[in-house]
Formats: sequence, structure tokens, C-alpha cells
Amino acid sequence: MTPAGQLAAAIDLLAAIEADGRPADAIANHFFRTRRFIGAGDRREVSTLVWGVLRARRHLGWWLQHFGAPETPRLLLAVQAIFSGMSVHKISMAFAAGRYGPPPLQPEESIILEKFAGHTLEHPNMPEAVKYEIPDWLLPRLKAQFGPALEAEMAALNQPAPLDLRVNSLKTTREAAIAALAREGLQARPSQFSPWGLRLAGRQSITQGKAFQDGLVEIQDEGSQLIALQMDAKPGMRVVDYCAGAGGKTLAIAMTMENKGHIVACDTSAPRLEGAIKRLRRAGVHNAEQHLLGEPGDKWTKRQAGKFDRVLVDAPCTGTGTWRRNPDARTRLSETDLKELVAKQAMILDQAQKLTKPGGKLVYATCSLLSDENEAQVEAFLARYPMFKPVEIEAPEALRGKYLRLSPRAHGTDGFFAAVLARDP
Ligand SMILES: C[S@@+](CC[C@H](N)C(=O)[O-])C[C@H]1O[C@@H](n2cnc3c(N)ncnc32)[C@H](O)[C@@H]1O
Repeated sequence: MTPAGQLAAAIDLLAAIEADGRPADAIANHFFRTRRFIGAGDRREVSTLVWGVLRARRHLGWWLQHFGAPETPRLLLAVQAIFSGMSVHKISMAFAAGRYGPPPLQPEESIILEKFAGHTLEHPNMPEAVKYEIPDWLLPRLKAQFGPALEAEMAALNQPAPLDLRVNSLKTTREAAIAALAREGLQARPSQFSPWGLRLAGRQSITQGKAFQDGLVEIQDEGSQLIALQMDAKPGMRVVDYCAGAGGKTLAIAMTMENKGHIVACDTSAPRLEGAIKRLRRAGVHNAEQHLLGEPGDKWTKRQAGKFDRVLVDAPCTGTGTWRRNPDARTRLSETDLKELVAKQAMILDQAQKLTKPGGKLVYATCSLLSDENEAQVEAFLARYPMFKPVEIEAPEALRGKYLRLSPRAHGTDGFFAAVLARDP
């Protein structure tokens, strides 16, 4: 594909994302699946262009409004290109490259783009929420959360995330996994906090390689690995992962159990649980089963009351800690969503806590940065269930405390929260 062809595809993809309420990565997957002629390299280039816009979407919208221009996909991409250092002349050429490029710039579009000459992405008159690329309603909450560190936290949250792997100790060691990846030309180094973590250098594709296919490594953000570590799940225990999804944390927990004991992966979504089956098989896990929950007041949950040494509630949440990966999610999140999620998390905790044995542990986790879903949720739970007490976080020195709080700026991971709550014996 020529650069102009990539630009034309980027305009189409951005238009599809802007017109649709679903997550951008789902739309991009469909977009590329239905355009097989776009090869892997071109896909990467097109995605880079579109994700560049999504990361700066509020800034670009502010600028276009500033000049009284419409926020069209063509102008958004063109303005993003100017702020990335491309001249207006070069952009005009890309728009006029012929058959495979986008239609040429209209005179009114060229007039608008000329106005951007000499400007940079930031402007002193931008409202703070635009500067931080967050919804207006979230600003007071995040200010209260981060104080003077807010600007640096939001900047880190707007950078592309690295690719982290978890070494599967059921099949290999960290050193042997690094060597196996190196044989495929992939460079990985041990990550900072997780005992099983590897961080890959740059953008490398891993899923087609032998190390991944053989289950030596699994893709998992280091922060997510640290949540699994909080479970302190040992061989022979009975463990439940109550919101297991496609099993990201189930796999890591099962690994620490060394295939001894029993782990149940629950979820209310059948397709998500099905996604876990293949991954468990690839990882060589033999002691896991799935249970599809009926909502609410699931009978299985009642029957299994008090039977588990460890219970994980990795609750559905705003996902504010994962905005490095899903920058478009920022525009979709509303205050009503937050309220509904907080109520749902409390309801799930009420259900799942029943499963915990006397003397067992309940771990509550989110990938959110918001205290409504984290500290406030846990404090409200402890007030409802005084037989649970928070236990000090078991982690490397730098992470110890009453709760585990991770952020891209402070730890280089996605944003995560966890509380470990021990039930009285
Ligand atoms: C944060 S995701 C889980 C991610 C997963 N633990 C992982 O590490 O990959 C939250 C999950 O909660 C599930 N969920 C939503 N409502 C639920 C409920 N009432 N009970 C249990 N799980 C629920 C969702 O289907 C979703 O898979």
C-alpha cells in the first residue's frame, strides 16, 4: 500500500469508529477482517494513524472548534499529521495521490489546515480536561485522587502500553522462556515487579510463535500478574475466580497451584468463559473447571458457601486503568456508567463473599483508578461484613501497603487496585 492508500484506509476506519458506539479495537478487527488485501505491515501503519487521533481526540476537536471547522475524520487525521511535523503541502500531496488515495482536499479544507501552521498540539486556553484527554465530569475525581501528580499520571495513561508476558512455570523457567523467545528473534527482559513477568522490546508479534503456541508464555500485563500474586494460592487449595472472563488471572493462579487442588472459573458471560478453555489447555492446566453463573442469587454460589480458601472478585469496572490500550473508551464513559458499575460491584461482592471459608481470603480487584470503585467500595464492604479484615499487600517492598495501587506513571503497568480481605477463622 502507498502512504496515500494507508491514509485513505485510516479515514475509513476512523469514520467507522466515530460513527459506532462500540470499542475501537472491535471495529478495527472487523474492518481488517473484511479487507484481507491490507497486509500486516499496512494494518500496523493504518492503526498507528488512527490511534494517534484517538489519543489526542479532545485536543484535535478543541483545535477544529477553535477555527470553526467540523470534526471530520479527514480533518482530524490531517491536523494530527500537522502536529506530528508534516507540512500542509505534504499533506495536500497525500490527499491528491490518485487512485488509491483519499479524494483531494477541498479548498475549504486547505484553508483550515493553513491556519494550523506554526501551532503545536497544546494551547494555553485549553480546559484542563481537554489537556488531560479525559471527560469533564472525571476531572474533579481524578484531581482528588492524584493531586499534583495528575498531569504526569494522565500523560503516562495516554502513552501506548508495552507488551508484557507471563512465563508459565508449569512448563518452563523465566530464563528458558527468554532463550526460547530469542530463538524466534524476540527480545524480552524480566519485568520489574512480577516474579513471572517479561517485557518485550518494541512492537513484536508473539502469538504465531512456538513459545506462545506451546504455552510457555501468556500475554498478561504485569499489573494483572501482581493481582494474581495477591491470591497467595497454594497447591491443594480450593480457589474460585468469580469474574474470570477469558481466564487471564485464572491461568496465573492455576500456575501457582501447580495443578494440585481445584480452581473454578466463574462468569456470567458464556462466550468469555469459552475463551478460557483453549488458554487453559495450552498452558497445561488440569485442575480448573468453568461455571456459568446465573444472575443474581446463583444457586451454585449458595451451595458452595464457605468452601473456598481463596476467592477472587476481579470486578467489572470503568477500565480507567487500561486507557493506554483503549484511548477511545474515555469518550464513551459516563457518570451514569460509573454509578451503575459501583452498584454492580457491591452486588457481586455480596454474592462472592459467601464462598470464602472461615480463615480464607477474598481478593477484590479492579483495573480502575477511581476511588469510588476501589477504596470506597472496599470500605463500604468492610462496614457490611465486619468478619473480613484487610491484610497487608504481599508484594515487592515498593508496592506494600494496605491496598495495592498500580499506575502507568508510578509502576509502568496498567492502572490496577487490589484489596486482600481475610475472613475471621
Ligand atoms: C474485569 S473483567 C474480568 C477479567 C478477567 N478476570 C481476566 O483477568 O482476564 C470482569 C468480568 O466480570 C464479568 N461479570 C459481569 N457481571 C458479573 C456477575 N454478576 N458475576 C460474575 N461475573 C460478572 C464480566 O463478564 C467480565 O468477564
